[in-house]
Amino acid sequence: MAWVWQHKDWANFEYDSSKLHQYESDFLLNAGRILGLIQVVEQEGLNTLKVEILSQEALSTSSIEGEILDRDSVQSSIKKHLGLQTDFRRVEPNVAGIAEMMVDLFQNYDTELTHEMLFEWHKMLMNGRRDVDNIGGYRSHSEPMQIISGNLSNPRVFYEAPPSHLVLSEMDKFIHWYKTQLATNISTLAFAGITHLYFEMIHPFEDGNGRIGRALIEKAISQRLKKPIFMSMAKAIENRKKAYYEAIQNCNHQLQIDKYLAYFAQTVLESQEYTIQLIHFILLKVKLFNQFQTQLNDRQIKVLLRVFEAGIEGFKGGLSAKNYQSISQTSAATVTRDLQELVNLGILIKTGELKSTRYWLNKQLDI
Ligand SMILES: Nc1ncnc2c1ncn2[C@@H]1O[C@H](COP(=O)(O)OP(=O)(O)OP(=O)(O)O)[C@@H](O)[C@H]1O
Repeated sequence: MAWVWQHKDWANFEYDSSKLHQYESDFLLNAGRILGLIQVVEQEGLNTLKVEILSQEALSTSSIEGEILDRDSVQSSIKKHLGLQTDFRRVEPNVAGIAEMMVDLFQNYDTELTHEMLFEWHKMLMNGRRDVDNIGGYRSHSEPMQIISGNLSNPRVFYEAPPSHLVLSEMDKFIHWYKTQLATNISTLAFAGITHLYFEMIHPFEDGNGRIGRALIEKAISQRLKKPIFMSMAKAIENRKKAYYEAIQNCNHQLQIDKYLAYFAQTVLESQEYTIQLIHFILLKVKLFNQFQTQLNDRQIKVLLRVFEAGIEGFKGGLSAKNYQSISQTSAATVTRDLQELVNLGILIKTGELKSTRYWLNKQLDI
């Protein structure tokens, strides 16, 4: 069966725009909610939000293909590129690269899409890589560019992208399509969704196509809304990875993409939900310290800051008395008293008993 790029109507993707109407209005509503929430976050909270979202995106977009990065190093590198105070730790080249790309995506979202811009991202992403021939350029190898299943004993070719000698002309057409569509009234979800799919179908680089293609989703949405968006698309994709691969795979041979766009729209909405939760989480931190600062001792403040640092999902398995003791370096009796006070104030919620007792941040705290 022919690949989609061999189709005579390539790359006129077909879809029923009426199926996107409801998604599009929910999307715009959420985008408005997010902007509204951001207005009430003070400068420090806004910096925290940027660091959180961009770090999470760097971690998730890398982990989608199994590259697990160290969260603290990613955060430190993101802070450095945002010009914020850092702990000056040394970070691995791949971490520095993805952090630089995420910050560039966010800060320079409105830069025109060009080959050179994509090459710059590729250079950032491939920072320190010795196994890639063409860094900062499209692939030129003569072997076919294939997406193969991870099963080494029984490999299966899911997709074969256009041969390398066609990549430049395909990318010319892709960039032209992007610029033309940006100026039309195509729905934002269709525009961003097709941008990602179209790019993945060309697969122009030797490596990094997934990560650059996901960054393009956020660029497309930001350019369309004329604002850098706070969203966690890679995080949402990572949560349902199988659905992501299936949705793309469904388009390997055909130009009809209704199914893919429905998947894409749902995932954008999920990513917005996550962003809204994250903003509430950051607002909770600011309000909690404003309200309780004078009632908390230094140990409690230290532990709570550590809990907030662990992010919205918190400590894996909840905070234990042992965690509290190792962070605050105090006696067991003091730990018990401190924790009980935090529960009494409504800041922490206690679950379990004896050795399985755990403490969780009360996200519903009414302040
Ligand atoms: N069947 C498919 N056809 C076309 N593209 C696909 C298909 N399945 C997955 N993809 C895309 O290809 C990406 C992998 O390509 P590549 O390995 O070049 O990118 P990467 O950025 O190095 O990987 P990554 O997502 O591997 O970190 C996936 O993340 C996904 O976006």
